[in-house]
Amino acid sequence: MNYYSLHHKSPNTTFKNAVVQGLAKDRGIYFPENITPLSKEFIENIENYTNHEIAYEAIKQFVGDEIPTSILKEIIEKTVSFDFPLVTIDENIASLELFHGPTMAFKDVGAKFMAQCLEYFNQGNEEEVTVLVATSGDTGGAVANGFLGAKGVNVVILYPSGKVSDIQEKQLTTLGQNITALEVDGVFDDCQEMVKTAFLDEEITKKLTSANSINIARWLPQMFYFFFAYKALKSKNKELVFSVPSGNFGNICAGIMAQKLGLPIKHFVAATNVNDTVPNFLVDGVYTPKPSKATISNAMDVGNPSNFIRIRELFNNDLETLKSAFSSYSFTDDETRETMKKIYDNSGYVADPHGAVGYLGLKKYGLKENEFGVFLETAHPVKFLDVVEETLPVKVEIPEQIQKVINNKKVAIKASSYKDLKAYLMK
Ligand SMILES: N[C@@H](CCOP(=O)(O)O)C(=O)O
Repeated sequence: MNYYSLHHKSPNTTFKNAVVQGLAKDRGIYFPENITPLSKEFIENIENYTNHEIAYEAIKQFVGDEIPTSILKEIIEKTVSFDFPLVTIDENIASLELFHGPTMAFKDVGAKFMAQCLEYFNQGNEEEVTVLVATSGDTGGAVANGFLGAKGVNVVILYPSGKVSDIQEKQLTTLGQNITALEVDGVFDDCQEMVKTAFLDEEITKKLTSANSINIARWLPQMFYFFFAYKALKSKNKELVFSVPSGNFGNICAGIMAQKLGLPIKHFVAATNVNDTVPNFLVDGVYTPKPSKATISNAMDVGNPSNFIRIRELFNNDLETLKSAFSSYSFTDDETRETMKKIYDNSGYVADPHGAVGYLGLKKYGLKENEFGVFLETAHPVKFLDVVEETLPVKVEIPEQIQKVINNKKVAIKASSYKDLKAYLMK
């Protein structure tokens, strides 16, 4: 499979090159040349397949013959190694919990998949690869964990100082080995911009790639969740509406890819916090990125979502077509807290702030009688311990995955501008 840059000024390239480069030379993100729907028979009989088989069917055309089948299957087995349960919230809504992996956020799947692809492509190569990643909270920990000890790979994580939760910070600053954290005086968009600038800087001779969802190997495996949820809910015979808490819009974009592959999904809701660039775009058709604002759902504090350009491409850059299958609404922190309380009072379910925004998205959309709504629980409530315990009358137990890092010592290098990142990379 070949990929083209969405800035259309770089040559098309292979899966391997797109993974190894992360971003095209023209600063565009990569997009597959073709998307071939899976067979109707496969979709209609999906309940007869294991999650590993489903993931393989979903991803194989995007990898092509660049990774042998047996190795791709092994990569999938190591990636899809935990559960993705659906928890009923009320008669027509369920929470799809994506947080049962090693860092308790949905990013674990893409991070592990990409780390293994990169290790495969890097075999026998003397030159080390530096993976740059910007995080507003969850990507950093997942990438640190997924790439820890990967041969020939060094990871540099940029995160906005004071704008990630304490547990998220521990996850990305305490592992050591081939993982380095840079604590940036700025917001997530500054971190993302610094990463993109480094790619174009010809003075940096290190081989760079990205482990944000701009990288196709981080982005595409996120399709799997939608297939797994469909398999679990198929017997309900209802039309599915997914509400995805959205920051960099990679997850919802992967859901739309799953729909393009033939998964019968009725509608997508991109639920955001007050970082409302996309909801505003749907109203007036003008895309105006803004500096991100800090909220209690910090992993979504993104003012210029990298993947929205892919979503527009999936709808042929036509606003009306996009609006027929996709809505986007924004919610304040007060609304988020109120909703956490409401969900808890009505069902006893402890939603994290991101999940609560997802739930609000379904409510605002207004499910019709024959529809069933799924909101994605993108991270475990423990990752937002203070907010959850301040808002709900609960004491959150600290799971084993978090116990492992919680008392470790933070090690981070301060960075106030691109100059500091460059100096670090040129060392
Ligand atoms: N929500 C993210 C921001 C980066 O998103 P990504 O999916 O492109 O890595 C985070 O938690 O860091």
